[in-house]
Amino acid sequence: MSKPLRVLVTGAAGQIAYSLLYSIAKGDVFGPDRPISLVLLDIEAMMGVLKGVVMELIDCALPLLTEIIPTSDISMAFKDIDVGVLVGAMPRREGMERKDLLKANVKIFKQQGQALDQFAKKNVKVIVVGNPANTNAFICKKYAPSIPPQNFTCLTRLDQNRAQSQIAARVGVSCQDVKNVIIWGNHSSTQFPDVTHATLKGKPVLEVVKDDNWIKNEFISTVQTRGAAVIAARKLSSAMSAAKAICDHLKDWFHGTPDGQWVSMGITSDGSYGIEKGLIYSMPVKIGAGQEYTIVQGLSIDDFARSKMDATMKELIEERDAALQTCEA
Ligand SMILES: NC(=O)C1=CN([C@@H]2O[C@H](COP(=O)(O)OP(=O)(O)OC[C@H]3O[C@@H](n4cnc5c(N)ncnc54)[C@H](O)[C@@H]3O)[C@@H](O)[C@H]2O)C=CC1
Ligand SMILES: O=C([O-])CC(=O)C(=O)O
Repeated sequence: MSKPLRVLVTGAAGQIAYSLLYSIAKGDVFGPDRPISLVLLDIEAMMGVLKGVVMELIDCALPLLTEIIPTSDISMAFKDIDVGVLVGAMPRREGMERKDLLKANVKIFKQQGQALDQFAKKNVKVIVVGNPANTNAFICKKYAPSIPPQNFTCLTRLDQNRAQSQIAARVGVSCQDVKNVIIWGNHSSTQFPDVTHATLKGKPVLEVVKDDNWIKNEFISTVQTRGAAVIAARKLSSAMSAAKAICDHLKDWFHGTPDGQWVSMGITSDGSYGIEKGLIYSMPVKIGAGQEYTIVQGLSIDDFARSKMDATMKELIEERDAALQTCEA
């Protein structure tokens, strides 16, 4: 057996974590041969609830779970971690946009960026989930200058999964038959779910669906507003599907993407596709066995796509500037 992977989950007493921790601890994400040392961070007031989560993890009797460390101490939580799953943050309620959470949440990610810089391994891999996820990841990266920018990502896989499932349902096939959907930009209602390069059982999705109007209107807006629709129905934001998407994101990052396929992650823009450098922008990436991802290059971008990609970039620039102002105040 290899050395345990030290995995931190923040917001560990919350909803998403409750759906997530079992999959991580069971070996579904990092592999059946990788022992896990699980560090669980939440705020002091949630330590009682977290105690119950720890009891349940123990009661799951999971052979790979070698250690569980519940804590509200940020320096202890980030010490020597290999992976940081940064979920802990306030969720939005009905009627809010995710960027309305910026003021409440961004300082958490400034503090956690500083903790990553000070205490984590320098090759730590970070996925930011707490909203607004792209901008929180940007701030986290900014305050952890000793860690390579490419190690900071944010979750847009839930949007990809939603898009894939909408296409599959429209045509009546399994979601695994739909490949290479792209989510461009912000995890917000300006994101651009793009099926121009996607395939369904090897054929272009656009040729199979044969309904440009549906793709450009209903499909895009359903994916863009799915989070809000779940909140309206459940009175709580997505948790089960978010946890599944976090697992998909991390599994692919650690084990690679299959040949000819790509996935979307919020990553630091290198200027590809005219996206401002340094923003955390969701893009299609291929991941090799060495856990390094590369942006898929050379995809054709028509005028419709360009305007959508620019609109979501503009929102990210505004969020970034507001976040910097809050953090520097
Ligand atoms: N990027 C994405 O695709 C998605 C993002 N989200 C976001 O994930 C976040 C968490 O959602 P839920 O688990 O449903 O919320 P929740 O309210 O059930 O749990 C959040 C937990 O974080 C804890 N927390 C707050 N501040 C903290 C801090 N400074 N350090 C550590 N823990 C802290 C809270 O005490 C709570 O236990 C929200 O911001 C939500 O909007 C939710 C779904 C999808
Ligand atoms: O919509 C929300 O606030 C939660 C979320 O990010 C999602 O479900 O995609």
